[in-house]
Amino acid sequence: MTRVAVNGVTGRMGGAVVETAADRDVEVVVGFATSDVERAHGVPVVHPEGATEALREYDVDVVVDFAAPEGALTVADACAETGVAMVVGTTGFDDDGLDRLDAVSAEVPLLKASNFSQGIQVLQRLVGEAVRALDDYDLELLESHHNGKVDAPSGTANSLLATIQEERDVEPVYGREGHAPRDEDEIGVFARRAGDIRGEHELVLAGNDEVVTLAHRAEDRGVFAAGALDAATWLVGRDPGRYEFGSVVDAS
Ligand SMILES: NC(=O)C1=CN([C@@H]2O[C@H](COP(=O)(O)OP(=O)(O)OC[C@H]3O[C@@H](n4cnc5c(N)ncnc54)[C@H](OP(=O)(O)O)[C@@H]3O)[C@@H](O)[C@H]2O)C=CC1
Ligand SMILES: O=C(O)C1=N[C@H](C(=O)O)C[C@H](O)C1
Repeated sequence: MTRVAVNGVTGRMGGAVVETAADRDVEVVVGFATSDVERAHGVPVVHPEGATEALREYDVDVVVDFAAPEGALTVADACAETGVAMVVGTTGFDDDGLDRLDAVSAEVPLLKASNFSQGIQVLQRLVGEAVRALDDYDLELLESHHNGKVDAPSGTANSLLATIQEERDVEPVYGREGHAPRDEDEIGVFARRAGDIRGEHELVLAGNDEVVTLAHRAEDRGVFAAGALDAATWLVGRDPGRYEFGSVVDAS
């Protein structure tokens, strides 16, 4: 049975991972969070500063991380020190943070994805294809999330934007305002935050008197938790390096 530690165990996704793990051949043996609580969802909670000792003490195979960038990096360093694999779901890293994750992946297997749903993997491919085929259509990217989300645009929107920019040289305009027509080489990027929306992403392609929309809506956090746990069991035992969630989906 794969022994998992959950970083961010007291959070929305932490709870979803523990719940989803209960139906699988994995055991969540410890969790990390900065809150001063002994247990969350029945799992013992350790402060991230104590992660190195805890990974050894609980004989952890893999960390599943849905926390905040600073906490993810602290635990990533602990993984590098102890040789434990890491699945990173946290979004909102700056360039320094991404470099630090790269350094960790020289020591242990590390798989980072901004979205662990299978549908988003397909959407990424469809977006690339549509932007390639409709190469002069206006592009607008929209995402909606719950009111507790702290990073904007979402990690997924940034990944979709990167896919689009591989096909076309578009300049993002975030939350457009003012008095000027759009430029043909810009892409509007919009983030909405309301209620408990689990995660919605949409690309609009408009031109030639027609509109194409490519959209995905997550309906339950269990979708992300399941994908991350799939990634975790897939990752254990692999060589150090960076891995992609697409490989996990392709293998299933
Ligand atoms: N890749 C994907 O598929 C998905 C990614 N996400 C991402 O996962 C992350 C978490 O989302 P969500 O669960 O909604 O957020 P929450 O705010 O609900 O939870 C965040 C968790 O991280 C903990 N945390 C905060 N700071 C630290 C720290 N320094 N060290 C360790 N833990 C810390 C918090 O606990 P405490 O305050 O007690 O420390 C809490 O348990 C976000 O970056 C989000 O974008 C979300 C869904 C899917
Ligand atoms: O914070 C969330 O909830 C989500 N975050 C991820 C992101 O930033 O893309 C993935 C998903 O959309 C939910």
